[in-house]
Amino acid sequence: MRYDVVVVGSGVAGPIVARNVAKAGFSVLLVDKKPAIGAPKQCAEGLTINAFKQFDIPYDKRFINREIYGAKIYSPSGYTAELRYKEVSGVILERKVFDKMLAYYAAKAGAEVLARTEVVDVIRREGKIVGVKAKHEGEPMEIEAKVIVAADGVESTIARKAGIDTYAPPHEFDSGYEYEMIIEGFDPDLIHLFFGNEVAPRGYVWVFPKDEDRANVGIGINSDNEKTAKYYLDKWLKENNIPRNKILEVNVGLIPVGGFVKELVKENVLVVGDAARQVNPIHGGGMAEAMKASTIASKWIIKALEEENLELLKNYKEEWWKTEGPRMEKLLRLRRAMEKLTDEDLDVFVQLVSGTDLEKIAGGNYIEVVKALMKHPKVLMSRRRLEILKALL
Ligand SMILES: Cc1cc2nc3c(=O)[nH]c(=O)nc-3n(C[C@H](O)[C@H](O)[C@H](O)COP(=O)(O)OP(=O)(O)OC[C@H]3O[C@@H](n4cnc5c(N)ncnc54)[C@H](O)[C@@H]3O)c2cc1C
Repeated sequence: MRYDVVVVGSGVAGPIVARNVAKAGFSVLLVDKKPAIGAPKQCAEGLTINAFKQFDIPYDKRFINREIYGAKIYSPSGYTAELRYKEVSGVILERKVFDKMLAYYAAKAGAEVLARTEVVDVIRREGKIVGVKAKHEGEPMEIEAKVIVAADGVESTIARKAGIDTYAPPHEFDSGYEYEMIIEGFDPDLIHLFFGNEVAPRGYVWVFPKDEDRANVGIGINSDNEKTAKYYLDKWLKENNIPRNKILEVNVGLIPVGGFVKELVKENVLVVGDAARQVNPIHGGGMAEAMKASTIASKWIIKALEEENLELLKNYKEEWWKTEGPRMEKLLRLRRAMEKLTDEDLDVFVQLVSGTDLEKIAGGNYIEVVKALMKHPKVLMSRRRLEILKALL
């Protein structure tokens, strides 16, 4: 089998690359090891509304569970800050359908798609990578391609096999644990985020409504914590008198929140999405970031194939680091600052920030918010809080 491009992994990043490259007229094979693309999900399924237009994805009710109008955050002592829009600001997807439909769009654009196909290694010939070795329904197969895209998620092996340094220590990952369950008493038009060092060390508990009374209820904590994410999630449910007896799904997964792969391209191999740890370090959302990276990667793959010059692939790395890198590095700095906050600090900051401030913080435009906070007496009185904020300017 020979293609212009082979894409390993059909989550969010992979099908976007496959669709874009196929649309430009090149031959693409998109493979995924799952027997059913999209299942099981490892996600809270929250996606900003802007993604549909930005990445040319149909707003198809088949994969939209619920439209969301904002967010509410809760401090350890129960102070809240709310951001509520008049218009839909995001959606809670059904990822099992969404991922499959993304693969379908790629197939409709001309890509070939093979589920239950696990890539196990790269093929090298005379020192060059010329394709990948895979197992399709247990049978070995060799796929030759001019360009190889590693879109194989957080546990990515393909980029490493190609010689790209993707290593990060366990501390740089959050451990995620989630129930899709029946839950009542939360405004189903908002996502709900609970912070606190006893609630979710380094992370937060989320309630992402999929229905009036059904939600993804999950947690992310530092993966090197001595206790498990499940321990903290069950504790939170118990403390909030939420019965744990109507659980429809259990999902587990790692979230790479501690920094990004530097070398995004090596010769003819590109790494995108979670495999490159391109995740928003503040909230751990990776779908929109995966789509951004895939869009940039596909642009340079198409140019490289059109001009028959694989050197152009390097521009994916240049462009991502130029356009997305600075924002992501800023968010990473903010994350590291947030890790130093005590429960008392969290109480103070949640009382002081508005919903609009929250939006700026999540997007990386936090300088004005930080400057305003630094003038507040509750911050001025604490040298530590001031130091934490000052380091962000
Ligand atoms: C608990 C949890 C909650 C989350 N909540 C959100 C959220 O609400 N919003 C958000 O934006 N992000 C969220 N994320 C992050 C989000 O899920 C990821 O950032 C996103 O899925 C990344 O897309 P991707 O295509 O890079 O990787 P993935 O979606 O992980 O896709 C990788 C694909 O590669 C396949 N694969 C792996 N290895 C091979 C191989 N060797 N051969 C063939 N196929 C292979 C896998 O089967 C998989 O389908 C969450 C993550 C977790 C763990």
